Amino acid sequence: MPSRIEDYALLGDCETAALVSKAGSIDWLCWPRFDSSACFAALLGNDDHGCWRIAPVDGQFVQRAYRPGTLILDTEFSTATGRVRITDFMPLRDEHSHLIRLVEGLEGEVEMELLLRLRFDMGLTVPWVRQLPEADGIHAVAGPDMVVLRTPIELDGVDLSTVARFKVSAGQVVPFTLSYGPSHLDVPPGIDVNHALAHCEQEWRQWSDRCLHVGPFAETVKRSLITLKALTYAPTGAIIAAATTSLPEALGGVRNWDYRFCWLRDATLTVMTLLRAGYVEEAAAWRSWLVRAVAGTADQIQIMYGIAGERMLDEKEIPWLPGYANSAPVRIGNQAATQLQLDTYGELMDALYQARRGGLAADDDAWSLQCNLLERLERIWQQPDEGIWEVRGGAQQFTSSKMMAWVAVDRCIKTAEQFDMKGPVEHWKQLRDQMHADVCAQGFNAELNSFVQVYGGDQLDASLLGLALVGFLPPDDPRIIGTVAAVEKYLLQDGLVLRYRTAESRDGLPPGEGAFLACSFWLADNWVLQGRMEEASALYEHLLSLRNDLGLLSEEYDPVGKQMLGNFPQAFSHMSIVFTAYGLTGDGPMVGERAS
Ligand SMILES: OC[C@H]1O[C@H](O[C@H]2O[C@H](CO)[C@@H](O)[C@H](O)[C@H]2O)[C@H](O)[C@@H](O)[C@@H]1O
Repeated sequence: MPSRIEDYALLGDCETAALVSKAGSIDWLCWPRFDSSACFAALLGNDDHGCWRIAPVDGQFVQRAYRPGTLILDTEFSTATGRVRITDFMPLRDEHSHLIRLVEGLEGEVEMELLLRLRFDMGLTVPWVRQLPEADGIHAVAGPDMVVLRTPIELDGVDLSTVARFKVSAGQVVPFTLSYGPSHLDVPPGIDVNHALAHCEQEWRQWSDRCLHVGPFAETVKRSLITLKALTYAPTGAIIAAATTSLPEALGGVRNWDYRFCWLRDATLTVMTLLRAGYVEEAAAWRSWLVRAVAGTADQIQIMYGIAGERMLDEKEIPWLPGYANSAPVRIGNQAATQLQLDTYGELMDALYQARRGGLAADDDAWSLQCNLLERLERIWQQPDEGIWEVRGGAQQFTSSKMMAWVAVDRCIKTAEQFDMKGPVEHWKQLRDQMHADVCAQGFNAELNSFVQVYGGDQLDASLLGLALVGFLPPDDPRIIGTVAAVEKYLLQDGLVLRYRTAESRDGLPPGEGAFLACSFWLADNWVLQGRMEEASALYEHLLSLRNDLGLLSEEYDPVGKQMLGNFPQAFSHMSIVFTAYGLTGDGPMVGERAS
């Protein structure tokens, strides 16, 4: 049985990620890439689907923390006979990928046990395990994958698993290095763990120290930025939506999706967040990734890609995994890749515009891409689409999709005018006016005094909180005041904002899910724009209180069961933490900038 979602910590090397629980168990690791098959998939089943546990025989979790400014985790346990610390980290990748665990005696003597159950292919395949030639560990192979465990401790093979028992005394450190390599190549060489630790610490600190000042929220923001950086695939610059697949949006439900891909929406918002915090290099890498990923005809643009720009992300179910808390099916791949989501154009153009404003050197390829995309958008913007929430019940005329189409045109006009780029600006201005008038005429419900989810509809949708944030209408426009009030009335539940009422909207799935956390941050952002600072601060503090002990947030939260839901950690939630902090500190609020 896996732990609660909030009991996991994130480890990573900017190419893949692992989740380790408070019980010392690594229950999730896809190797060698974020989107590879997991070799530890206990998160979506049980120990038999793969895990690596190191913990005291009769011990208790005491505390854990990341070393400041890093992704290096220290977890402390105590027993009747002493105390021990496990330091878990993944060195930023060189030629090979390593996951290192250092067991250090702090007090007395502690008896420890190790269980290593490698199951390649998402918990399915039992590898062939042999001793390393120098008898300093084991070597596991199945199909294309090879994993090597090196340690001075004696290992035994029992019931298709590797086990060990050992004692650590105060001052003693016992190292374990798990390394990945393709099975057709030589065994990855061992590494100097002390050097790897020092180097890893230094690299993370140097990166996180560059973060621009955010006053009282400096540590909060830094932790979210580190999380966003850890969700970045360094070789290509892509940014994944979350480190996991199929953590459920309702326990026992079917809303279980694979987030280990690069959504243009999530990634562009993450890039804007990183830019706001001063990380221009990451924005440049993402822009290059983007231009490569969408290269070709504008008609074939997708709303998401694989981390190297792959387009075929076919969704399939994994029947041998029972799912987190029996939430089946477990899915890999994501059919949303084939959907039409018009908002993506707006997010993309906004990010490219903000990148220029943030000092990123002009890129001709990016501008010609933007012009081509705008031509396509002009042809299709009146079509129904699947919208920001990627509904599976058929395309509809979503108001927020049209609003973001307006953003796309608006940002291209601004780019042309402010950066002297060539384009049919006068024509674009007419198109922008046409879109604005269309949204105001068809997306506003006078009876509710609010914009509504779909044209002519009567349901609320949290994506409408974007209207003021993107500058579609000023925050003090009566229609915006009315919409924010309606969201408060119809979508606020137990202090958190729902994205929409699943029972009353047509999303093609059985009703019921947690509160999608980014939406509550958007409400706080609107309150900031309306000058309701006390309410905004209170909501922000409440949202921060939902993070786990390490500052991590998943996609959704169940305020009744008081637990995290959905994929973890999620970029959307973490970028929202950063955005709102900048707004609240009044330190050049990003939302204000976006509204300019
Ligand atoms: O709930 C239905 C949809 O859920 C996922 O989409 C959500 O996550 C995306 C990535 O963070 C985000 O971009 C989107 O706005 C969210 O609604 C899932 O990926 C979809 O396949 C699914 O239909």
